[in-house]
Amino acid sequence: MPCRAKWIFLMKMRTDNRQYEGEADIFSLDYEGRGVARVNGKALFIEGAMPGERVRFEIIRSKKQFDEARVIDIIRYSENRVEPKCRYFDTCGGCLIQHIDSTAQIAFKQRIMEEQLERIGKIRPKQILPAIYGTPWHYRERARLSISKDAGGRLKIGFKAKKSHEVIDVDSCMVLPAHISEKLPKIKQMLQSLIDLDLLFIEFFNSEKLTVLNICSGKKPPSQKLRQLEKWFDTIFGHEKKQWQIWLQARRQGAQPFYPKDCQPLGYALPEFEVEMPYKPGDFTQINAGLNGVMVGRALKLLDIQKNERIADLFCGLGNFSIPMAKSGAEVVGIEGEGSLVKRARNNASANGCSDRVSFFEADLFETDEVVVASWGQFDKMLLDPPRGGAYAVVKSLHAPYLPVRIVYVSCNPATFARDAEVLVNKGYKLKLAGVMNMFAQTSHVESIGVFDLENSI
Ligand SMILES: C[S@@+](CC[C@H](N)C(=O)[O-])C[C@H]1O[C@@H](n2cnc3c(N)ncnc32)[C@H](O)[C@@H]1O
Ligand code: SF4
Repeated sequence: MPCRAKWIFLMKMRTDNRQYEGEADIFSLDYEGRGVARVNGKALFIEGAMPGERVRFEIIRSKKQFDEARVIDIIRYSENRVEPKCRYFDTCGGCLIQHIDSTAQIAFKQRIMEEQLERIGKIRPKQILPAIYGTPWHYRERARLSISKDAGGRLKIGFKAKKSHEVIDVDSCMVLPAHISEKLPKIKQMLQSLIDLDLLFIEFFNSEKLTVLNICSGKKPPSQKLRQLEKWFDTIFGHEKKQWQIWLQARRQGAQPFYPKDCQPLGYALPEFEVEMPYKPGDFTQINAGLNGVMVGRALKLLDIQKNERIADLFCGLGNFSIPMAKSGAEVVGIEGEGSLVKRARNNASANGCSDRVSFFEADLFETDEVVVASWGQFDKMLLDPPRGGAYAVVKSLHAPYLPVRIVYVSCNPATFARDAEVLVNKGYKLKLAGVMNMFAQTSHVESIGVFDLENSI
């Protein structure tokens, strides 16, 4: 069905119980991938609408500051609207913006970053960096798929529905690597025989030489089920079986390798720095391995590392940035809240022959204060790569004489990035460069990078 006809058909199906209808011009996209409009002075977030379009909408929720709505008809189409490629897009919450052309997605994400910086941080970067992006499909090297049962006891495996906990049962997924997507129906058949083990979720971890399927269940599989699972494995993976491995995980416990035992370890490479990073299922790794290499390269270039500079890598995980920094001649201190990642980072530094230049410590960086900052000593430069909550405690506690001359901030949430940027600017930093990295194509996630230079410390 052509794009326009399909929209009208879908919208007609959704028009029961309308509360209020109107028309609006969409001027922007919000962080949930909804079109943003203003009607009678009030902000309106419209599901399914995109910038440049005029749509007829119906209100689904009305709040004091804003209304939420969905499209019931598109009056003027954007030239950036495309037919969603995945047949589950209308219901699956894994992707929110497949209806927007991949190149336009990047431009919209850049606009979101700039808007948040301006609105929350009251800052404009001096210069916008060209966006980093990779292949828009089959890029997800790590994914967790939920499991539930339908009324007839048949397994459902997939991501959660949009704005709901319902599991959308899928037989393919266009953001997973193709060899994983095509095995989903057979994996589902195999798991159907384990249904009485109270299956919770499955995960995939993909690397160049190995793909791990981790199965998490509420009950421990009895030995007869384990034997059955081994047989299934040989049937499903056939001649590819050297590339696959099953891990098993009990509720609230770590995953353990199950079958076959003798496999290459999971790992990713950063060829520009001659670095190999082994990891295990459950470790934090960047989801888009291809773009990760480009991001690390860009971050290090922006840090402009000079030999023997002392550099902090905060929220360092398994050393994704710290180890390339050490290999580039810096003296690096990596700090991370997850003890298992700190251990992995130390092992990875030894494996890459740079443990004399990098040390790793475990600490809760959300508890950073001025005393903690002083205990770290002076750093020439700093890399921040926090989770969605940002690095507020760290930036708030930085003070002279412990202010690095340059901070490179990698962010997965433009709102906390903007909030923290304002704190840094108030401490005498200038946001010299900022740009987006489309790590999560088809989703509304905005990953950004910013360079802050100390101009006048106060
Ligand atoms: C976006 S990841 C970045 C990891 C690493 N830089 C990388 O590129 O793989 C954020 C990291 O922050 C860590 N983290 C989360 N909360 C933390 C906290 N309160 N204190 C320290 N580290 C924390 C997570 O364990 C995770 O490794
Ligand atoms: S996450 Fe996968 S199944 Fe869901 S909409 Fe995206 S491509 Fe389709």
